[in-house]
Amino acid sequence: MKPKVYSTYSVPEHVKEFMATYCDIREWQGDGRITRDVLLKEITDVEGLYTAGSSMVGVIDDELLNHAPLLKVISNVSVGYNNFDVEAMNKRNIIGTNTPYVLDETVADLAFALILSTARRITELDQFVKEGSWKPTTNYHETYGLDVHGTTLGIIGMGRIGEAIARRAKFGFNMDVLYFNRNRKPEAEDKYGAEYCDLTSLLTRADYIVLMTPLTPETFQIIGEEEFKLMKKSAIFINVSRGQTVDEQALIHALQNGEIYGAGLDVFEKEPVDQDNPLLQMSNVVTVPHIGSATARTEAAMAMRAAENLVAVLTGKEPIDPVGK
Ligand SMILES: O=CC(=O)O
Repeated sequence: MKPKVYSTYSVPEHVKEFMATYCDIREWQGDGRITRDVLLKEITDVEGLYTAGSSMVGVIDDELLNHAPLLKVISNVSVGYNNFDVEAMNKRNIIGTNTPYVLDETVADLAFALILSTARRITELDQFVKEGSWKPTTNYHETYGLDVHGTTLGIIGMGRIGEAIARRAKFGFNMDVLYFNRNRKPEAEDKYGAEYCDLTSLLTRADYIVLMTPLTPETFQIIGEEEFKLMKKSAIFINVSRGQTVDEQALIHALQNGEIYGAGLDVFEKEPVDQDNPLLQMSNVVTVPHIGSATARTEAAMAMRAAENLVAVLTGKEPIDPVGK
């Protein structure tokens, strides 16, 4: 009998075909996202869980794992794995996996899309044109934005995605690159002329600040009131990591008080973001719905990589991307 696997979302056909050779897969097929209650019932007989960070399910913790006595592997279709309670998984010898590498360039593209659209006010001015506000009498000063080329970029979290952003900055936009990271990356310094500095120095010197660090207890709200105060009034803040790496109230306050110029946000404290969140009322804030890796090609590659990780464990092999041990 093949091992049973549950997927918290609908698996692309080509991936399902591959998985079906090795396991019996059931998928969440309801409307919207699966809830925790449903997942608690669905995982009682499975050896594999195929999932991605989901605010409706919350963290995969002791309570969930107590309902899944046969579970051997949890394969995340994402690079972030802050939805894993690693201790609870390790206690039970459950292997966790993620999908690094295949999404690096796509996420770096989005970081740059947010930099450019915030600096040049693309979404605001798109609206301006479409609503018919562009008139022969339009004063062009009203449409001015900020230059990106030749400025200074500060990257907080110089992992592979951080490096892909640095490459774009250095070679595409002739920017100076500063970075703050747990450890120094001499090869990034050589390749992109990136300068390692402490957080205070990065925040005071950078024109663009990109937060790209994974969410961990150490990076929870790494950017808050004090940090926004250190930034230039002309600084643009970009978050493509996780909403909880920023104190969102402090971000709102900084924007409302002109402490920074604007923000480009892929992630929020609560997702989907509440419609009455003040960030959604600000014309100098560009928002997208957590789409860092969301291109058809990259999502397909991530889905397959996650399936390979899952099947590896279920067939007694080492997964390509184990995390959290
Ligand atoms: O947010 C997306 C990911 O972690 O892959």
